[in-house]
Amino acid sequence: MSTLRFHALKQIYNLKPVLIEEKVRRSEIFGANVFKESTMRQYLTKEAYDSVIDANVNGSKIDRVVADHISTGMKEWAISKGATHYTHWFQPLTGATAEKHDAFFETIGGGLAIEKFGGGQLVQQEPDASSFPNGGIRNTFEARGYTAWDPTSPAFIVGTTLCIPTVFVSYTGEALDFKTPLLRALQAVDSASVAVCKYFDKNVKRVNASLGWEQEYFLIDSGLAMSRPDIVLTGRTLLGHSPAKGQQLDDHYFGTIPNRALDYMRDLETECMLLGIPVKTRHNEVAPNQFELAPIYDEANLAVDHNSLLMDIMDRIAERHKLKVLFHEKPFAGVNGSGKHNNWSLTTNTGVNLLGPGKTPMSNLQFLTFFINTIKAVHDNEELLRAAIASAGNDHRLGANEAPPAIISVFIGEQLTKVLDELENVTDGKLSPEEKTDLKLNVVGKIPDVLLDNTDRNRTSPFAFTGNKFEFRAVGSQANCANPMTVLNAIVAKQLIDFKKQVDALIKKDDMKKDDAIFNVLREYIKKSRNILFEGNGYGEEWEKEAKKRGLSNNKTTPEALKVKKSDKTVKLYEDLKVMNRIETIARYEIEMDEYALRIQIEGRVLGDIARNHVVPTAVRYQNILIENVKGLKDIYGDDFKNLASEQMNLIEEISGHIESINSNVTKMTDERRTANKIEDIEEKADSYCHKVKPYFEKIRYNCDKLELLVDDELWPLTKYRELLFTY
Ligand SMILES: NC(=O)CC[C@H](N)C(=O)O
Repeated sequence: MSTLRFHALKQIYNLKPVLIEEKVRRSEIFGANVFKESTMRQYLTKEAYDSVIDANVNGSKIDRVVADHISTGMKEWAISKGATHYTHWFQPLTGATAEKHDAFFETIGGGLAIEKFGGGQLVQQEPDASSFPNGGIRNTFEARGYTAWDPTSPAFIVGTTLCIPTVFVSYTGEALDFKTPLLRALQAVDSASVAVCKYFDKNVKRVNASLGWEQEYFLIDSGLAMSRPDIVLTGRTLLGHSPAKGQQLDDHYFGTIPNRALDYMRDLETECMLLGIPVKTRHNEVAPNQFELAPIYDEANLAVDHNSLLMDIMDRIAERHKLKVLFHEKPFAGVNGSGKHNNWSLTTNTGVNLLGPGKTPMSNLQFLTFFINTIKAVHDNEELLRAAIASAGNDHRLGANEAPPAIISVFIGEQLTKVLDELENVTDGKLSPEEKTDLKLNVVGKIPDVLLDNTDRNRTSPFAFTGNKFEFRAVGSQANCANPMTVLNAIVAKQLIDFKKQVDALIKKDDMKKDDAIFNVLREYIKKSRNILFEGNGYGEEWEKEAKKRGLSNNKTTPEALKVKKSDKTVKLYEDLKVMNRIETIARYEIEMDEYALRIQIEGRVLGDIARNHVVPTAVRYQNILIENVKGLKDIYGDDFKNLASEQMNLIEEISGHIESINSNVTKMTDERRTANKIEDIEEKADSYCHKVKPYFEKIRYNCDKLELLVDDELWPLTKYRELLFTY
């Protein structure tokens, strides 16, 4: 009998639920472990407090002496909450968060010790973080990289460690993390948006990008997960026959949350509350054992930090419940994968959502300005946006099961399409007073009503307008949101800068009124961006053909999709906006290509191992049982055995056929892997892994899955889909 699988299954029956008691209201504990404004007031001098707030709001620098005061206050607060250590908390390009703890404890001679945390330690650190991906920016012999405090994201305590959100940069100043380019892109979209807002409201001083992510995930019993080497090492199942029942009945979606999952969620949400992550919704997703959680949206940098922190916390809390969280975009073939839809908008310091229609024609024109500029930005940069969501995992998800395809398009719904149709027909040049009145009353003025009725949804759309924000649905569940958010905010920033220039030129040169100029530029944008608008079924072959005609990219694999990241256009975009210099841009491209090759390499190795060392020996064992049976029948029945043993003999042959296919395909895959490993050029290597190695995965899987159906269940070593997906 296959011990690990059955042992794991048996353990589940003996599980005791983890008791979750929520004694106080969530609003009371919200942010209790965060060095938030009210806490700062308590622990900081007025000067120190003002300085953090000013850094937060206006991006001003914090004086070194003031930093000393801040660190002292922060330390006192942290120690009062039981903290013994502090760490700079950052997001290197591995995709995971990084931390290196230091004790507050310090000796001062004479056998004495104190707790110490100086301003220097708060502001900057030099961790020996030489092993993180850097795309050749740093050589290990001069491995110095440093972390620098990001005062726009508050410090927090996890367990007994004070965590200080930081950026991670090389000694020469190049970004080595996700946060640095994000902060720069947010800065770019802020100043570009403020400049455009001035057409409508002179009081706007700041525009924040906001982000509300929706985290999908699978929750699997940890014993069962551990019994599968593929889940342990790659985060997904590389083989496994589909169960008789999957998601056909749609009975999991929005169903009653299973008790064990609910206990986990409540435990997790409590921790989120303490950490100031404003989680709000939870539900069963479409696939069995698939769930989703989403917070109230927040300023984008903070929301990105919260998501990274959440993923870490989710893993930790899951251990307590003997569960394993699968963040992979497609952990199970044949059922829905997981996304992390990024809901994005822009909000002014005066409290106006720039992607929400307003109450007056003028505020609606402002809405349309940002709405159409965003569409134009996506149109001009669709390939880069596709690259922003590219990963080995997401390749499996895109194009099916309510995930968008690899072709980027924008969905705006029927009503707004009509509005754009009307705007496309405005007069070229100055508008007559009648036309303007008509536009204001009947087109721009009608928008709020239009949107109230706009309940359209399109689950196959990668980038959909949903009433007061855009939902970037293509983002994968494992992704760090900083990547797509950097791209989106950067391209919109660039677009708004161009828009401002064009409008100003019309006002100046053609002596147009401001709103005439805006209408004129928007009209041209609508004409130019038509190709990106798509309302239909994103899965159909027709759309692929149509998209090709429209000149839209359809980069189905990660290596194809990533190539645009090193194009001159991308390099220039980032350089112009000061989001990344050429070195940083190219380094990232190489890191992602390399990561892709490594992930496929690992999957290939694991699959080869499972197929040869788990599946084939089990099949042989079962075949031997059959052979014994046939021999026995022959002993008893003599020549008549053939009739009685015909099924067994067929099975024996069938098993041999599958074993033969598996062995020959594993051998071929291993040879291709060896060839790929010798390739120096990272682009060629990734291509080789994608087109030469990966195609064997399906072939090997096919025969293994067939064997799963033939071999005695008692012998099968790998926990089956029905057990992984339906056991709680
Ligand atoms: N109901 C949904 O929105 C499903 C989304 C889907 N799981 C995805 O991959 O994006």
